Amino acid sequence: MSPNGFLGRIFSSLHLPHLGPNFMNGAFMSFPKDISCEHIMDSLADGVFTVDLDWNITFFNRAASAITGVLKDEALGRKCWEVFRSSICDGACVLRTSLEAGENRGNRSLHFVRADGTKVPISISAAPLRDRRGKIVGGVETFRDLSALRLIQKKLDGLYRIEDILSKSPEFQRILGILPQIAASGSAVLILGESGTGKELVARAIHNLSGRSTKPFVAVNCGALPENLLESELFGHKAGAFTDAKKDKPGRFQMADGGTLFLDEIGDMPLALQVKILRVLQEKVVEPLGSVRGVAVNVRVIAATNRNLEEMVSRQTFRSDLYYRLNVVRLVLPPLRRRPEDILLLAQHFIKRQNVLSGKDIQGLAPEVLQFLMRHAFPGNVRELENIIEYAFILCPGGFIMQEHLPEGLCPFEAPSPSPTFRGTMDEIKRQAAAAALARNNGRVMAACRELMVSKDTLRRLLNASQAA
Ligand SMILES: Nc1ncnc2c1ncn2[C@@H]1O[C@H](COP(=O)(O)OP(=O)(O)OP(=O)(O)O)[C@@H](O)[C@H]1O
Repeated sequence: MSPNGFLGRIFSSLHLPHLGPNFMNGAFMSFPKDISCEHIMDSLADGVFTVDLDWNITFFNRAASAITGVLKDEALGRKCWEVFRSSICDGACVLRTSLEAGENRGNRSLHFVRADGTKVPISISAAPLRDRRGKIVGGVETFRDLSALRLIQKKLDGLYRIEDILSKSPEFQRILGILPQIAASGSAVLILGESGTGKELVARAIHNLSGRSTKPFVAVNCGALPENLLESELFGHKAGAFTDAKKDKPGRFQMADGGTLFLDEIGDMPLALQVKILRVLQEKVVEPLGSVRGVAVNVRVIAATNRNLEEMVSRQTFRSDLYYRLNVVRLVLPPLRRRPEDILLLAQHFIKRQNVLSGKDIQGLAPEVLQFLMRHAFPGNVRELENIIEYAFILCPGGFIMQEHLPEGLCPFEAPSPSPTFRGTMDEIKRQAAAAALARNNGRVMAACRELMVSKDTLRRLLNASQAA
């Protein structure tokens, strides 16, 4: 295909600042003949597609396929709204307004629905596509996947919603399924689970699903402060209550008024403070240190711990009355080693986020790294996986994360028995089946290939199928 042909005209319509000024200023025109424009289009990180004047898709690059989940051959010839199902297809279509005005339109943020049903936030730009005589013959749209950027934004803002909690495990899915009812109930919630299993994430999701979502979510780590500081942190103090109390300071209960107070590591709460917490929960009044007057508070408490509270109650290191007060709704989050189907899903999610943060373009895990991670015990659960990926990004220059990019000292454990219930699109189910076969075979690639009756290349492709998307 000549650079001056159809694809060349797409290039000249595109807004591609990241390719540098020289790209469009002649460098493109002196393009080596043996490099196809299609190849360049396919190397772009942004999705690019074109339509004719009847809105039939006439070009669809590789990134467009990866972002939408629709193969090029399936997209070509279809109406653009059938492929995109975006929030503005019914009305304010950016491509349509661009064609009607005969001008470029840029950087609108919206979302579209992927083939597998997930909503993807994107920013789009559109331009008319003209023939050599300048007549409009169609339109070109470029779009960028903003999901990783949004993830970072959410992490910074702590604005986690239920759809940000990723899991394919039936056990975790069941918990996610009942979160809306739990949120609506307003009851106290006790979240149990090992460190790093997502207890705070779930607490935030409950808050954001509840009628309290416009009010504060305040988190306190009860294990991080000595008793006297924790007391003043929770209940506040009046000026002069103790030597360093120079002025009045509201406690976390007051700061969370109308919203949710998340008491993390509640099992580490000293006994003397447990009784005070119980009083606040019963009377809905806090008494700041040094004050003789109580302050009314309306707070929903969500508590979490990785300790065995029942055992603590029987040893009398945790008050039974507080335990029963908190244990109205009880959620137990499974450790990562009991949900191996989540390892790849979460790893891809963290890789996506790190790619944005680091500016790198890491495509995924090498199959042997996935095998290794499938056999790792993950005592630190999801947080540990997150840290492993962050570490690997320091050493991995690009391409796939290899064994040598992993931190030292990770120990494999006995293979978990993977969940027999696979869910998702056909591609995902195939990937889960491939990952499960690897786990069953203790990471031995050839044994997994024999079991699945596929070649080594096919296994590699199956494992990486959704990493490319
Ligand atoms: N299912 C999940 N999907 C996406 N991210 C997750 C998931 N579970 C945990 N994470 C991420 O893992 C990290 C640890 O999660 P979180 O802090 O909620 O765990 P925790 O159980 O409260 O840990 P701790 O007991 O140590 O306080 C966070 O960065 C969180 O965003």
